[in-house]
Amino acid sequence: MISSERMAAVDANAAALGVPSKQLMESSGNAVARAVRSASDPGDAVALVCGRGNNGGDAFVAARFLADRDVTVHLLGRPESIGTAIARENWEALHAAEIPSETVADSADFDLGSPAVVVDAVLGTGVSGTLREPARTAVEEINASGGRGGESGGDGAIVIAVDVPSGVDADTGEPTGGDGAVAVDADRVVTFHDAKPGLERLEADVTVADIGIPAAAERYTGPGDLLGLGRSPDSHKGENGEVLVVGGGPYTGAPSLSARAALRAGADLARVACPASVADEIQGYSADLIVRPLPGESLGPDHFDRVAELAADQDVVVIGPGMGNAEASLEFVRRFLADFSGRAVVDADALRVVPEVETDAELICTPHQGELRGMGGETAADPNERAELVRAFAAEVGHTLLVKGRYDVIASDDGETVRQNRTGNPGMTVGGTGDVLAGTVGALAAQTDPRTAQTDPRTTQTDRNAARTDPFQAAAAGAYVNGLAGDAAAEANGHGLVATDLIDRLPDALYDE
Ligand SMILES: NC(=O)C1=CN([C@@H]2O[C@H](COP(=O)(O)OP(=O)(O)OC[C@H]3O[C@@H](n4cnc5c(N)ncnc54)[C@H](O)[C@@H]3O)[C@@H](O)[C@H]2O)[C@@H](O)CC1
Ligand SMILES: [K+]
Repeated sequence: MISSERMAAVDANAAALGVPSKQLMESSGNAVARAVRSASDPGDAVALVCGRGNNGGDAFVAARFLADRDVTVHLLGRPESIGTAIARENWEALHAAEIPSETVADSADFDLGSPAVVVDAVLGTGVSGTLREPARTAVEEINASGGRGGESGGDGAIVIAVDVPSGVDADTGEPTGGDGAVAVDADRVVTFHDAKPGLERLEADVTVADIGIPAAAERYTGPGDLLGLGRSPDSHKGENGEVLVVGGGPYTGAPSLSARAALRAGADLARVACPASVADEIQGYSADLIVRPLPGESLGPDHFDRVAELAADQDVVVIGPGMGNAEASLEFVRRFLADFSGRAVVDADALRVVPEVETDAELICTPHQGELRGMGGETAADPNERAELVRAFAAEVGHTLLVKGRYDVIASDDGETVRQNRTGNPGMTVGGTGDVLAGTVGALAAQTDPRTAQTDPRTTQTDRNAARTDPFQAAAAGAYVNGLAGDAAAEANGHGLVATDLIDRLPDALYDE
């Protein structure tokens, strides 16, 4: 089962793996033609009703595979306004092949005739809102032509929908125009790659066609995992997230790297709460950070009130970098997490405390293999076996996990979703790259999800967490871009790369795909 959003991501990942959308469209069109053939006889009239997006494009391809049927392609709108290059190329190929086609400039002129099969390729997953003309009339004509919803009471044409009946939301099965709005009532649906939750709720007979998307496009992170992380062009300071790094004491580099990575990964503000003994040093590394000194030389339970107060207005807290493993510092982390209900990235020595603590917080834990074992998790040499162990352990602890390794493994807090990341290189075993990753994930998890940004004022912490990027997506995207930045750094510096090299390359990795 796959959502439309994930489908778009997998499509982009497939393209990055050398299987571009045009190739997938060829397979989709072929699958639609197979369904048409099984529903008709040679010589039968087949009407393909096509919109100007890729859903229509699938049907342009299908027409080429139906040489022994009496095919007519109806394009809704002008050919010049076909929206994508691959659909346009397939429209042109149709002409070159002399396949009969007509363009429907005015919906009033739309005449389907009385074909044996109608292919509904008006709209696929790209639909939003109430159907506009000429799509609306076309959908009504399709419904009137036959099928269960047809005026002829089922004796008319067989209606085969491409990917999803036009006007239906593939995620919910509801009309995109709202309750009772017009949408195609299909007899059959040929959907691609995987089942869609909304299609299960329809009466139509749904088949899933394998269109050759490699399994790796789902198993591994890719550029598709960055979709939906875009910053809104009209956002103002604070909207792209404020991150508080809590750490330092025995070490000064780690919290500084995390905080600077958070800024490069798009956070508007990065603060560091650290022992006063190292505050000047951490500030000295960078003018971009806001440093909040806490009395003493290492984190301890006395700092709880102050840190809880600082954390209250943050989008994400990154806790652990460079704090060391003194018992008092671990006790501080226990108290902090037990009380916290926001969102936190937990790294380094703070990780071992996680399995002991009952918390309402949403945690993203970023252990390496050794730290995972320290938390009570298991690991394995085989990447797929490791992925399975991490998935099960994430469900057990109830938090998102990002386990670092040659292949990173990311698992959702319910253990339902697991993904691997294979960007990165052996040069990244140098100290500090994990701190960069924690800061990067913190920044991505601090962003407001553009899809929920318009919701009502969010008053509770739970509402605020829900309005942000999904923690699993933030972790998967963070692992992917951290590895890309590391690969760019290795290109420049070979195995001599250092963690600060990654930080400067994060913006390119994130935004210049
Ligand atoms: N892996 C994939 O994602 C693949 C997708 N393919 C096909 O591509 C489809 C998605 O293509 P697109 O993203 O181009 O989108 P669609 O072809 O579904 O729709 C986009 C078009 O619909 C118009 N539109 C949107 N809402 C409308 C409304 N309410 N009334 C009237 N017009 C409206 C848009 O202006 C745009 O022209 C899938 O459903 C599938 O059929 C296949 O080609 C193969 C691979
Ligand atoms: K359709």
